[in-house]
Amino acid sequence: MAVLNRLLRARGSDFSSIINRGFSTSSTLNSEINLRAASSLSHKSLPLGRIPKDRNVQWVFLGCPGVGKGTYAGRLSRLLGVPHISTGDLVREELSSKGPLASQLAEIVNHGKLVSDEIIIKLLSKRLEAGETKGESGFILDGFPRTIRQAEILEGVTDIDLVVNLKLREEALLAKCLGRRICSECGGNYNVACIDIKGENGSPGMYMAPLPPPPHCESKLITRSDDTEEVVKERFRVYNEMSRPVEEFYRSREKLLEFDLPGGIPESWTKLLQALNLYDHEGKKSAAA
Ligand SMILES: Nc1ncnc2c1ncn2[C@@H]1O[C@H](COP(=O)(O)OP(=O)(O)O)[C@@H](O)[C@H]1O
Repeated sequence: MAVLNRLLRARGSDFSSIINRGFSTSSTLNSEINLRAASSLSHKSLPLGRIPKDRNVQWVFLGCPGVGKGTYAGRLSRLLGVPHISTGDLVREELSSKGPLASQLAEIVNHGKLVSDEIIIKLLSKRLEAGETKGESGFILDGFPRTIRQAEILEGVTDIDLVVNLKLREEALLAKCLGRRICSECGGNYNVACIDIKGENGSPGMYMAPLPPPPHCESKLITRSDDTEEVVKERFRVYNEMSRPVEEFYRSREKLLEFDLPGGIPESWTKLLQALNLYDHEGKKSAAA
């Protein structure tokens, strides 16, 4: 209770305004406490791309469906030793658990819509709390925040050092979503699409090789139920409407690193490490990828 009161005082009017916009008091408070517990308290933000010396990174990955947030956030989390927390994965875990939220979530996700801020924050808080008991610190968030309200809540409870905005041409995005395959046993992500866009009228071409599964996953591949053409197009529309403004939210706070993926994983990973000033870091920990 003492923590709760301190938090209320610290958050002042900003906190009240979130509640006034319709959040249930108790769930917002729980979320705030859990998010704050999972981060180091009141650190100053760092210049873009700088790794903090005294704590683990607190980064966010933004980008359209299929851009590769999970792939690159996952690689960076192994490299930097921080948890990769994907709200999409949390939603899918909840769906497969067949818990009380499952049928409500299936209806939303399979139509390409966003889950309510309140449910997402509840799932995220639960995940952060579990991580905290295991001694986790720092994070790379993937798929959160996806609305301005989520970004405001996150900003109210902790400092985000850096927001990486991954970008890829829409024709490649659609092909990547439709080609995505997941191993139903180990959860590994693969892609059967071979993207070969020819350069035209001065715009460069792009080649992305398929990412085949290892032989032991081949017979267990499944397709996400929301990776059909109709649903993917709806997810793009929802991204543009609800999540594009989150890019501006962080741009105006000078936290946004725009990153245009130049091609497939080998090329893009190297360039991303360079953009993040992590190229040398990876040399020392090449096992991470
Ligand atoms: N932060 C969030 N807010 C609301 N809904 C979310 C959020 N994160 C994930 N979801 C739900 O989970 C689905 C899958 O998310 P994700 O795996 O991140 O997919 P995508 O490939 O569209 O980026 C989304 O379409 C949405 O329904």
